[in-house]
Amino acid sequence: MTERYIGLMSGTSLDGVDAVLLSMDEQGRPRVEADSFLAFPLAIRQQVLQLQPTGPNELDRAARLGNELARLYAEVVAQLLAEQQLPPSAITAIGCHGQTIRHAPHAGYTLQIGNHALLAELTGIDVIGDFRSRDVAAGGHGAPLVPAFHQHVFASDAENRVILNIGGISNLTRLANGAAVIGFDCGPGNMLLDAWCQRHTGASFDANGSWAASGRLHVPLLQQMLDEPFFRLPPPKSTGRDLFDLAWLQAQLAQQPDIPASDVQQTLLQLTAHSIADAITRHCPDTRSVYVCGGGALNAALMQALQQQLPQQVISSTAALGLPVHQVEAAAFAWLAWRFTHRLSANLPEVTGASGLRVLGALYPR
Ligand SMILES: Nc1ncnc2c1ncn2[C@@H]1O[C@H](COP(=O)(O)OP(=O)(O)OP(=O)(O)O)[C@@H](O)[C@H]1O
Ligand SMILES: CC(=O)N[C@H]1[C@@H]2OC[C@@H](O2)[C@@H](O)[C@@H]1O[C@H](C)C(=O)O
Repeated sequence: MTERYIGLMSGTSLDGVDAVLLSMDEQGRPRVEADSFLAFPLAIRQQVLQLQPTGPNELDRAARLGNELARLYAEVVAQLLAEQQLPPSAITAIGCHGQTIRHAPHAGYTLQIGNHALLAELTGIDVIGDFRSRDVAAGGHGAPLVPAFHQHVFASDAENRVILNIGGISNLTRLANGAAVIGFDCGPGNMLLDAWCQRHTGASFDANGSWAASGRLHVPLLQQMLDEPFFRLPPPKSTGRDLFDLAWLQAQLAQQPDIPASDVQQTLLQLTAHSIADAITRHCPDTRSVYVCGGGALNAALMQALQQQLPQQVISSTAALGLPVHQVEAAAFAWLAWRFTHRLSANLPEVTGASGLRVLGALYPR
């Protein structure tokens, strides 16, 4: 019997929550039926950012914010169901990523907040969340998790592929015939670009990279930023706001003379492009086809910079493979919910570094 799942992804960009309605047939073939999006109110974005560093009363703030997030998640689910004229009973389960506020696999934890019990209460649908903790408990990074989904939907006998997600953080998956999947976080995607743009223009992101395009590359700053040790670490590796935040950028800028704000933006754009290109050149040198997803795929200047750094590669988007760029991660969490429901493992130990295959997630029954 075909089952329907809803995937909810609110990622490191803090732009909002993406939702996808995914059907899974008996052969385990996924099909996206619809998607929806709800932007985060500014207050929510600020509260998430304020929880990133340790601070007073953080347990209370995190719990209250978890409730607010659950209400937003319930709203986008209601929106999606109304658009599709489906009752909650048509959905087997929601796969909810939650909002990452800490990612510390080396300390043995990663924390995604969002009150799943409240989400089950508000929607009347089974909720599966906390997908990362079990992989971390098994010695893995708990991230990235989407490479397993990428393998399921994008692997091809005809060509080797890199699937590149450019969200707040960028991460890649290499799918090659007869070889183990490679997957890891490359570094900052849109995160620093968004933060700098917000600070200097008030806009939450630099549409099409046009502000960056008005600036000039500052080579010493770029070289200094590329010296960040994370870029040289071998996989498995993952990162987040815990490392690449505004404080990191300010520490970098403090070592340079005053640089015009638009030049910094251009240099940050080049940092994203160079760090991704380095990762592909180093770890996937023979893979020519690169398919991009995530919001960064919509940044024309960034895509141009990436192509310049990767002249041998053919860069297109996952839309060419049937999944529009904004659907991929939310679809992955719907798929993860399907894996959990059927008690199928969902991590790739070769990617996360876990000691073995694990069923990922925790269930909050409706
Ligand atoms: N037209 C555009 N021009 C430039 N950037 C864009 C455009 N549209 C979206 N973006 C960027 O994409 C971001 C959202 O991307 P996405 O939804 O993939 O992030 P996410 O899901 O939060 O990330 P992650 O993969 O880290 O979990 C925005 O914050 C913005 O930086
Ligand atoms: C800890 C965490 O939330 N990591 C996210 C983040 O956003 C992109 C990148 O960093 C990736 O590692 C991961 O998300 C995707 C969905 C993943 O697990 O594959």
